[in-house]
Amino acid sequence: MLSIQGINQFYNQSHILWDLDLELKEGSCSCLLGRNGVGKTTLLKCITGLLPVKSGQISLMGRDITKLSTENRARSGIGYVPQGREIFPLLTVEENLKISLGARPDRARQIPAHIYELFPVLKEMKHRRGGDLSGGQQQQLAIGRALVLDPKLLILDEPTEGIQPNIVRDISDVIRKLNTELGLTVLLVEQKLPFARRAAESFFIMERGRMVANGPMDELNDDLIQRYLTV
Ligand SMILES: Nc1ncnc2c1ncn2[C@@H]1O[C@H](COP(=O)(O)OP(=O)(O)OP(=O)(O)O)[C@@H](O)[C@H]1O
Repeated sequence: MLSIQGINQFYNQSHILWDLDLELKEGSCSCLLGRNGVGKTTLLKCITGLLPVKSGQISLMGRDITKLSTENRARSGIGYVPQGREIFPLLTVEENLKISLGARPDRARQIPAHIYELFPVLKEMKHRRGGDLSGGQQQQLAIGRALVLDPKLLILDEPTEGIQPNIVRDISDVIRKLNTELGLTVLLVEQKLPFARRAAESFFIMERGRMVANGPMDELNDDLIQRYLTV
């Protein structure tokens, strides 16, 4: 459903992504792994359109989206939960969710009910300010906000960063649920291996801007971990 072919990306003179390919099957749940600074966030931003690619092609459900704006990619079915969550601290939970409504093709005015069903805490706290929520609640808000646009592909950048260990499991459960029950295709970046193994069924590994390994999660062996992930 997502097909990336031969993309190259630069920050000024620095060549960050090198002839990178990635294929996501519809309904898959994959984790992108790699040490700090190898280009994982950059790749996610290229998929969402926040960063332009110098060359190569990105297709979503058979449609070339390489030149589409971020907003049009969101309308085409890409939901994005950025690193650090980027919720609006002074807006209420409800206002944070409503911000995305305007980009829905059907111009719906109400927050889809299934979002509050998935995250009851957001309903309970809908009049509270985003900044008053705990890290785990803010993460649920950030995921909920991405779901307002009814995405087909959900991209999450380090969803457990800064979240209490007892909430981390809830986040992986939600991701599994979105994948298995709502049928969303999921791509997440994650540093914590136990979380990656729980949340995702397949992996991709990057090293210095290149894709160097991928496969089902049970093939993520000690050799790969030692070579590409151990610091
Ligand atoms: N805005 C920027 N301008 C210039 N260089 C950047 C910029 N953002 C990132 N880089 C560089 O691009 C490279 C890839 O960064 P990126 O954030 O994509 O890596 P990452 O794998 O997501 O790392 P992390 O796990 O630390 O988030 C790094 O060398 C980083 O220093």
